[in-house]
Amino acid sequence: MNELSPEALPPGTLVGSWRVDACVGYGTYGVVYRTYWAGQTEGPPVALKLARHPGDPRFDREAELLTRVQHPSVPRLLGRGRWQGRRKGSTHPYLALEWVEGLRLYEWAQEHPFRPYQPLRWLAQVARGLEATHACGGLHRDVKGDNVMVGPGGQAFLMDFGCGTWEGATPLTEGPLAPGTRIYRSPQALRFHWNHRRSDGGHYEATPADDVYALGVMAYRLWTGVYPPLATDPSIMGDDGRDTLEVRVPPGKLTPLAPEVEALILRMLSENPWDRGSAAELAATMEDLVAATEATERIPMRCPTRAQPDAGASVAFKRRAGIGAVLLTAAMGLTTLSSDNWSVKRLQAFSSSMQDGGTGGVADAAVESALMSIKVEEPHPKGLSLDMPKEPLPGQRRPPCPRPEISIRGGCWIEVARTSPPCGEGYVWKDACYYPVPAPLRPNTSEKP
Ligand SMILES: Nc1ncnc2c1ncn2[C@@H]1O[C@H](COP(=O)(O)OP(=O)(O)OP(=O)(O)O)[C@@H](O)[C@H]1O
Repeated sequence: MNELSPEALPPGTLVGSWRVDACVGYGTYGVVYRTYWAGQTEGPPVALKLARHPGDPRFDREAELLTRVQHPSVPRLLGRGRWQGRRKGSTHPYLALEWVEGLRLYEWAQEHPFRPYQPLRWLAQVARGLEATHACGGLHRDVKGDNVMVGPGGQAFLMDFGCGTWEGATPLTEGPLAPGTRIYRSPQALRFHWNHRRSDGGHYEATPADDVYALGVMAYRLWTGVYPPLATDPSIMGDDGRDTLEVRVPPGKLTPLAPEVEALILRMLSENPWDRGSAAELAATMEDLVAATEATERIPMRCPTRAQPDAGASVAFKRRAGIGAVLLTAAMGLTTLSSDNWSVKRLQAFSSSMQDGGTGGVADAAVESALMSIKVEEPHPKGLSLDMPKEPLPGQRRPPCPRPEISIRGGCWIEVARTSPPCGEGYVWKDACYYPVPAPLRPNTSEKP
């Protein structure tokens, strides 16, 4: 019997035909090792993704999907099998995948100087990978910056089909939404979740338009440095009757952008799924823009004098002053920048909201945010509910409250999904339970040199 843990295989361990070299990353359900074909001293590495839990059906699902999707922007499935785990009879499925040397998308953009059209090229490559996925009836369902890797040659890969599915596949998870990452969820998915938050039935059927929406979130984040606000139903209101929907700022207001690029981002983020366009259409538009931009790049370039940001300019704006400016000028044929000198390394990550949230359901994320504690002064007997206070609690976030929070009596609250009174630690309002949302910490307003 094998006594090794799937999370800690030592170098030299043989898994099927692959010999472990090193662990390179952990996902929610799997551990990824760099491995080599056993018996070979040379040759490219292979990414071996081993399930943390015995018999995890997600791995079969991912393998099935990858055998259907064959595209240069999607790592190839080279093999699959089962590794004998610790307990007798328990086997852990694994996938052997084409090795992708590189960095995750946002990290790559921060670390490397790149040509002005490069982000469009990456997005086009990801869109082509999505096109191939959708063409075989598949869905990725977790398109996000953390699942795109960019190789040294500038080739982008759409990774991690672990949340994916295809037409007719049996759902593996219960609950209104399949696994995914909250900030990338489409308006229709979030609306479905909201409408089914109190019922146990109903499962949202994702479509290619959900993947396209997520691609739009990724594009918005890539150019502006921030995520667009969570897409949710504007009809959800607090007690003040105010629509607390955080308004999405057009990306061109956050960073200089060519009108064509801004239109493209907004198209992918359209409220109506039909207005977003297919992955194939979007890829074609992006490729056309790349071609046009490459043509303008042949104009001789020189370095600009970088203007100092206004003392009063917002931190967010300062942070964004790189990539978009480069792209705008290039795409509009006004380029005077030497893009070789540019790196968005200067654009420092400034809040946790800039990171991709972990893969999880909307409810998970909501509860997670609510669990950040606010000191509740009043004692409360177990099993009873607390009455909604007349005023916000000390340290509670004040409106406007980003969705899915709502404003009640001057504070921001988050509903505990599928719970009705008694609320225990929560507060009751209109026959539902709420947690107060803590005020965000003030961002550090000084930039690193
Ligand atoms: N084909 C690959 N080539 C090289 N490295 C890879 C490959 N696939 C995954 N990795 C590395 O392993 C890490 C974990 O990947 P994995 O797909 O299991 O999970 P994840 O995307 O981080 O998390 P989750 O599945 O929970 O969303 C990645 O972040 C990446 O660094």
